[in-house]
This record gives sequence, C-alpha cells and structure tokens, in this order.
Amino acid sequence: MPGPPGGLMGHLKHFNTLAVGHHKTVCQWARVYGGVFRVRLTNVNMVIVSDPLLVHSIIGRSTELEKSTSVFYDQFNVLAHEEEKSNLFTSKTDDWWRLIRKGLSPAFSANNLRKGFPEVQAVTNHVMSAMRKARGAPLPLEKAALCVTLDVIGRVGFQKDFGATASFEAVIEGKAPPPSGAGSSSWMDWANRVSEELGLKLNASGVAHSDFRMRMRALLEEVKARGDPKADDQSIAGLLLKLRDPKTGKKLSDDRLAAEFAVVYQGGTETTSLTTTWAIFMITQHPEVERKVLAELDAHGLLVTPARPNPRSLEWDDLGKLTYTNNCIKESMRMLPALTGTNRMADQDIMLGGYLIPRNTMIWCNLNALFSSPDVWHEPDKYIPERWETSGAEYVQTTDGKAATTGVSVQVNATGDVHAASEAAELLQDTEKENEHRVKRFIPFSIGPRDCIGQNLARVNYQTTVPMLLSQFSFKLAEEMGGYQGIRDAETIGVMPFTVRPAHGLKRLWLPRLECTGMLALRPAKGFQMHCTPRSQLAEGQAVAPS
Ligand code: HEM
Repeated sequence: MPGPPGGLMGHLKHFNTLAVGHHKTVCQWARVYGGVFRVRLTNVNMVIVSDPLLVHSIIGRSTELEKSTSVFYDQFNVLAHEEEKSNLFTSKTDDWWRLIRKGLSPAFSANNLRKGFPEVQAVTNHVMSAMRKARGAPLPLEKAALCVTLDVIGRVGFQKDFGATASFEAVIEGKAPPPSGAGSSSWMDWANRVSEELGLKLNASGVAHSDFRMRMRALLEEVKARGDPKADDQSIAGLLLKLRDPKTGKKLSDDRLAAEFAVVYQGGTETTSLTTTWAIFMITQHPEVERKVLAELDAHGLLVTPARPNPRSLEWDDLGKLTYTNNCIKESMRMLPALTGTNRMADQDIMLGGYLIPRNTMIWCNLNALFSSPDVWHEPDKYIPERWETSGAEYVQTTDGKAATTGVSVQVNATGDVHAASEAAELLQDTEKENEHRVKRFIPFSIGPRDCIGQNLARVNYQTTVPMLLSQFSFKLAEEMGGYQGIRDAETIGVMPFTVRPAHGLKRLWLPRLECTGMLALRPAKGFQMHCTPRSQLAEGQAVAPS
C-alpha cells in the first residue's frame, strides 16, 4: 500500500495536535497517495481512507468494524467519566448502545426540535444583544457561537439555562472577569477552557477534566431532583432518565447517565459552534457570496435595512427556505468540516480496496480529505455555494453504486460536479430506495448506524444562528487576524481530536448594521489600541444591505 516515507517514530510528528495545519498534511498526502494509504504512529499502524466508496464500505451500513477506542476515543471517555468507559459516542455497537441510541432519538425529531426552536431564537437574540453592547469592539466570534450552542443544548436538551450567553454579555459589559480570567467560575470561563486549554492539554489537564465532569454530575443531580420525567418529556435528560434495561428493568446507573450527559456536550458543542463560526467567516470573506446571502435575507424580510430597521424574526418555517444561505453553510462544512474524521479498528485481517489490512490496524475515514479531493469535487479548494444548487450534489458518480459495501475501489468521474449536474434529471426521479445505493461524497455527520445522533439539533442551531447574526451584523476580521489567509494558515485541530478550528480564534469586529458609528479595533481583555472608523467608510467592499 502506498504511503508517505516515515522516520523512526513513523509519522507521529505530523499528528502533533499542538501543531498548526497537520490536517492539511493528511489532505495533501491523500492527493499524492490516493484514497487509501498507510501511515504509522510509533508502533500503531493506520490506514487513512478518503475514497468515498471505501468510506461507505467501512462506516456506511456495517457495524462489523468497531470504533478504535484505544487511541482516539479514549480521550472522550476520560473526559466523560473517571471510571465509566461506556457511552453512546465511544462504546461498541452493543445492546446498551442500541438501547440508548433508540431511546434518545426522539429528542432530535423534527417535532421535538420545533418545540425547542424558540429557545434557539432566544439564545441567539441574547448573544446579539451582548454583541451590540460591544459597539464594534473586536470579540471572539467562536466564543459567542460556543456560548449560543452551550445554551441551546442546555435549554433544549436539559431544560437548564447554563447562562453561557448571559456570562458572555456580563464579560462585555465589564461585569464579569474576561473569559480567561483566573478564578472565574462562569460558564463563559468554562466554555473558554473547554475550547482552548482543554483542547491543547487534553491529557495533561486533570483539573479541567474534573471540573467538566463535576458540572455534568451537578447537572444530573439537578435533573433528578425535578422528579420522574413525564411520559411526554422528550428532552435528552428526560429520555435518558426514563430508559430501562429490558432484561432487568433497572434504570441507567448514575455513572452511565453522567457519561451520556457529558458526551452529548462533547459531541455537540464545539462541532456546532465551529460550523456557525466557519460559515460566517467564509460568507463574509466572499463579498459576492455575502451579497447574495443578504439579498436572500432581504427578500424574506429578515434583513435590517434603512427602510426596515426592525425586520421580522426568523421563524421555524424559514429554516428550509433560506436555500442559498444553507448552501453557503454546507459549502463551508465541506471546506472546513467541524469533525474531520471517524476511526475504526480492524479486529481481524480485512481486504480494503484490494489491499490486505492486517489485524489491529486503525482505519481513519478522513472526511476532510474526502471533502477536498479533486477526484471527487470540481475545484475543491474554491468556496462555491452554487455547487449545491445541483440536485444530487451530495452523491458521487460510481460505476456501480451498489458496490458501496463491497470494498471495491471507487471510480469517480474526474469532474465530479459536472457529471452530477448531467445526472440531475435522473436524480430527481430517485426514490429513497434507489438513493440507498448511491454513494455520498458529503457526509459531515458521518453515515451509517454510528452517524451523528444530534445532527438535526445542530442544523436547527446553525441554520438559525447564521442568518440571524448576518441579518443584524456586518462582520470584519480584526486586522491582527491577518485576513482570510491568516485565518486559513492558522487552522488547527481543536478540543476534540478531529475538530478543525482557527488556532488563534476568529476575533472579529461586530458592527450592528444600523446602530454602529465606529469600530474599536480593541480586544479589551488584552488592551489593544483602539481605532474608530465611521461606518460610512466601511461601506465600500464590505457587505451592506443590498437596498
Ligand atoms: C455541526 C455539528 C456536528 C457535527 C459536524 C457532528 C459530527 C459527528 C460525526 C462525524 C459523528 C461520528 C463520529 C465518529 O464516528 O467518530 C458524530 C457522532 C455523534 N454526535 Fe455529532 N456532530 C455535530 C453535532 C452534534 C450534536 C449537536 C450532538 C448532541 C447534542 C451530537 C452528538 C453526537 C453523538 C452522541 C455521537 C455518537 C453517536 C453514536 O455513535 O451513536 N453531535 N457527530
């Protein structure tokens, strides 16, 4: 099997999570060595797979290969619970996993999320009110998005207001210590620690681990103190508390419940908030794209304009109608997937793409490499939201889609998008059943039995927060961020081993669309110098209301 030359330690140095940009190395390797190649991390052999058909064969429909807990997923276990090593995210696909997965699913049904939608609106409104108070001062966008998501999951999933957005506001108003202030116990501080310190010192920072676990345990106690959940309670907490072992009739142990609460947070917070952050970053860095987004918001009466200073609120029914904005989010998820991969372990010798994979080889299905492969996408390095306007754009063209689970090498048309376009008419006729046999090239939430259980909640979150923020604010990167390239050059992997995030944050200038008369190129926490720029000077080249 092909693969890059490695040293004594194999390719370990390329996977240093402190290093900026190592995920890009893997994407480059995939371009050189193909959709399946080998690397070695000291004595651990790993195969990196980005060929879409092979990815399907590994995770698509089968649970034959289990997650590779030893190296990657152990980090989730450590954070979830001191002793309880089983949880929905990392466990084998066993009976307990089935019980919890099935039991928890109603929490993410459209019906239930529709009920939770006002909470998503309220939390986003809260963070926007906080942003207005900053009056253009540069603030960390990814932290604002993180606070939104923390509160969304808290309110929708646990009927608990963690007050992350309130803490964010308090920091802006100077009523609370800045995010990284020593001794602060606010949720903002926790959010900050989760996203930064914990991410960089995942194994070393025992204090941060125990702090997180303590909060999850306290949440469990609070939820239990409310009494038995009602029969119609479809919150994450309620559903988990109602679960019973079919064999013994016993409830889940407190340890298991605390671990499940924790993995919901681990799986849901950074992923969703980074998706929001990257989407706003990519949209506002592409003026033509931003103009079209604003035109769409305007057409739906959602944009603040001089003629419409108080636009109507975004409603549930709008979520599916903002197609261009949603395509922009999809496109940023393709280029900057919040979760870059999923791992499996070959527990026996297997054949993959014509190669013999020896037992105990780790298999990394690398979504980042799949989403940026020129064999699969037309101009993959370009931000082209319009590519999603083609029906069936999520699928690849294979010579035999039905071979998706057999492990044969995929035949992808060199101009994936163009080919998909010629298929559009055919695809429109596709029934769900026919689509079952098609191979997807866009799977940010993974696929198959172990795909993301929280994807609908994530969608409701970012499809609400992104248009709401863009309709009220104009965004401009703070100068010190080094522009588009500065941010892209500083991408790194975040708290979860596979989340792509900007190494130095996305510090941006938030300008309420109508109210702001100046901008402060100052991040108060660090005491930067202040620049004030009249809004009139920003209009040129900066997205403003199309009207
Ligand atoms: C944009 C946001 C999100 C992305 C991109 C994302 C992506 C993923 C991916 C790729 C997986 C498979 C991981 C693997 O196989 O290693 C996964 C699993 C999972 N996600 Fe998400 N996720 C997101 C949001 C959420 C949210 C909001 C929640 C919960 C509230 C959540 C909870 C989980 C859980 C519990 C699993 C494990 C499911 C299982 O194995 O049965 N995720 N997610």
